[in-house]
Parts: sequence; structure tokens; C-alpha cells
Amino acid sequence: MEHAFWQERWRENRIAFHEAEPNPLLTENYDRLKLSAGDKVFVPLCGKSFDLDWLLAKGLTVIGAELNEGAVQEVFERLQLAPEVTQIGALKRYSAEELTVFVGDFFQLQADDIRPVDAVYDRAALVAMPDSMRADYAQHLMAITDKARQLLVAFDYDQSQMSGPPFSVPSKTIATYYDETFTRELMSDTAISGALAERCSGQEQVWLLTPQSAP
Ligand SMILES: C[S@@+](CC[C@H](N)C(=O)[O-])C[C@H]1O[C@@H](n2cnc3c(N)ncnc32)[C@H](O)[C@@H]1O
Repeated sequence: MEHAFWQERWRENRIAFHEAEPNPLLTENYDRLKLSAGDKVFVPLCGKSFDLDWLLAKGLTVIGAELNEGAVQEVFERLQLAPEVTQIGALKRYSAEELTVFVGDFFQLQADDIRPVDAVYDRAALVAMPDSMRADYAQHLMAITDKARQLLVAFDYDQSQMSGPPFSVPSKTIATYYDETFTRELMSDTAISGALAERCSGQEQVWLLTPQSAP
């Protein structure tokens, strides 16, 4: 989607994707990422998600990327962190203690900005990208994280039921982006619930992507 689409959603507070607490699919499947305190997790297109707070509470270093600066400021405020703000190329970098969030276009983020990454948590990021951008998103994500393992939350529904986002990204489509690089395991497969269930019916799926070269 165009940046203006998302900025308008934020301006008009049309952010049904934002949840009031950490996503249960993260908390229930987190252990499969095999992270320890001190490891670094990257959260692309992070919004102002409470998943960031939850990951920090696990003792992780958390790196986010988000277009909307107000959302990022809100995260630092609620965590009572006073960020140092620096300009890194086209991006603004907000950083305090173990949290860093890059404000701007995800596609401008470079591996050296975030390296090394131990894992990626993708909720409402791949599925926020339209078909025309999704392969580039997946490629860029793998490039800047050196193909780190991922916990990926995706939807599988009949796209004719509604226009995205979130878009339907079924198993066979995910395969085209990731199966050359990762072994892919289905962690959970449940009926779409919540506000989205009023717009479509289908499945919400959690995938664990492990690099094929991993031991
Ligand atoms: C569906 S929301 C999901 C937010 C968050 N992951 C969550 O679970 O609440 C997608 C987010 O991606 C951001 N976004 C969209 N395109 C982006 C881009 N090219 N670079 C950085 N952020 C982007 C939007 O501003 C929006 O906050």
C-alpha cells in the first residue's frame, strides 16, 4: 500500500489491527523461536503493538520499523522511555535502553542498521503488503536479517470476500517467498476471530520459519 494510505489510517484512528494487549499467537508460540534474554528480535511494520512491550519484558533487544512517527512516540511514552532520536539516511532512529524503532519506509532499512538479528516476529506485516509488493518485502526482510528465523502470522481466506489489508496469504503463496530458504512448520491454524471475522471467514495461521542451514 502507499504510505499515504497508512498515514491516513493513523490520522483517522482507523487502526482496527491494533490490539489492546500482546497477541496470544505470539505469547503461545514464542518458545519455538528459542530466544534467550539478550537476543535481538526484529518486528517489521510494528505499529504501536503491545507485542513490543512483551518482547522487551522477555529481556530481548527489540528493533522495530514503522512509518508512522506518532505511533512510535506513543510506544516510547507508554514505556516511559526517553528516546535518543537520530537521522540515519532516510530514516529516523528512536532508541532507548533495549528498544530501537526506525521511523520511515521499511524498504530503506539496511542490514547494517539492525544486524545481527536472531529472530523476526511478523504479525500484520507480510499480510499488510499488497500482492505487488509482497515478494519484494519478503526478499528485503530476509536480506536485512540475514535470513533469521521467523514467527509469521498470516491469513488464509477467499480474497473475493473483501479487499485487503489484511490480505490472504495462504500456504502456497508463502511457499513461493520462503520455502527456498526456510523449513516451514505450521504452529497453529484457527478460525479468524475478532473484528476481522465480521469482514471475512477463513483461517489465521502461525508459521515457524527455520533457516534450512540451521542445526
Ligand atoms: C496492519 S498494521 C500492523 C501493525 C503491527 N504489526 C500490529 O500488529 O499492530 C501495518 C503497519 O505497517 C506500517 N507500514 C506500512 N507500510 C510500511 C512501510 N513501507 N514501512 C514501514 N511501515 C509501514 C503501517 O503504518 C502500519 O502501522
